Amino acid sequence: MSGAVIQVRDLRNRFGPQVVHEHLDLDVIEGEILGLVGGSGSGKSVLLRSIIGLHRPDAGEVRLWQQDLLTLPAAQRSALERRMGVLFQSGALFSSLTVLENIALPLIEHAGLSRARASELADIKLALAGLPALAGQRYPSSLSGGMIKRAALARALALDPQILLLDEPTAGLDPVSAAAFDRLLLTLRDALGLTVVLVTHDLDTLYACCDRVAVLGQRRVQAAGTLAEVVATQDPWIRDYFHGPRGRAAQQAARGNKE
Ligand SMILES: Nc1ncnc2c1ncn2[C@@H]1O[C@H](COP(=O)(O)OP(=O)(O)OP(=O)(O)O)[C@@H](O)[C@H]1O
Repeated sequence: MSGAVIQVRDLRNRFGPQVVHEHLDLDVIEGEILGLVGGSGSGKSVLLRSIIGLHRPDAGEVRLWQQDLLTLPAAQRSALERRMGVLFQSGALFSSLTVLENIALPLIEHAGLSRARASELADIKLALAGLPALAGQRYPSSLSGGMIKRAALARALALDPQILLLDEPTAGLDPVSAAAFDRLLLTLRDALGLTVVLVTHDLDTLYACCDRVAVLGQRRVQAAGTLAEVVATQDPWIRDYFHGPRGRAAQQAARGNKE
């Protein structure tokens, strides 16, 4: 697919006897927000980990900007990996560091900045993620769920990534905070020209944010395309997912927002 910044080809992942992915292909196009959906255990997180190089697949290719991540020498590989920012499911902030220190850490460790310069930049990332400056002085345990997600987003943006990978960013948020996070993501994508891969179970997020959707099932990507294309698929799981009561409600809410 032209304009693809991530190309996954013939991916195979297994844990012991359990085959999670087989012959899985996926393209992510520059500048898009791609929603990755699928039942629990269908392998969405393992796919994200394979893309960012945290999990070595058993077979297949992961190409980032046309380069095969798995065959690159270590230095080039880590340079590529640094062009991706990741927000893990749990937020994964260090509890013994303040929010600002959490954001500054990759700038000190990977970009070699001084502590003072890293703190200045971390302040900017904090603001980008929609957090007040005072939140930077707090420890993660004292933040609300929505603030933790934003702090983790600020850290994911620390090294100015071109690709952002988010694992269930709105899980556990109340609907108002989740909708605000969706809007923030759209704003950031437009302002920073990001490409975003978003694992989600949140149908509202899919309708609000995603340009395209890829559905994982039976070890591969079963359907990928615009929401309209995927929703029209005849596959029984996809039909149940998008045409069930929650799917219909999200569709109606999205229509209401656009009117
Ligand atoms: N490190 C691991 N060791 C063994 N099995 C694993 C490991 N990581 C993932 N799995 C298994 O791989 C399968 C896919 O897991 P994954 O977390 O990718 O699913 P998921 O689609 O993200 O699920 P959910 O929507 O519930 O988060 C699961 O059956 C899981 O138990």
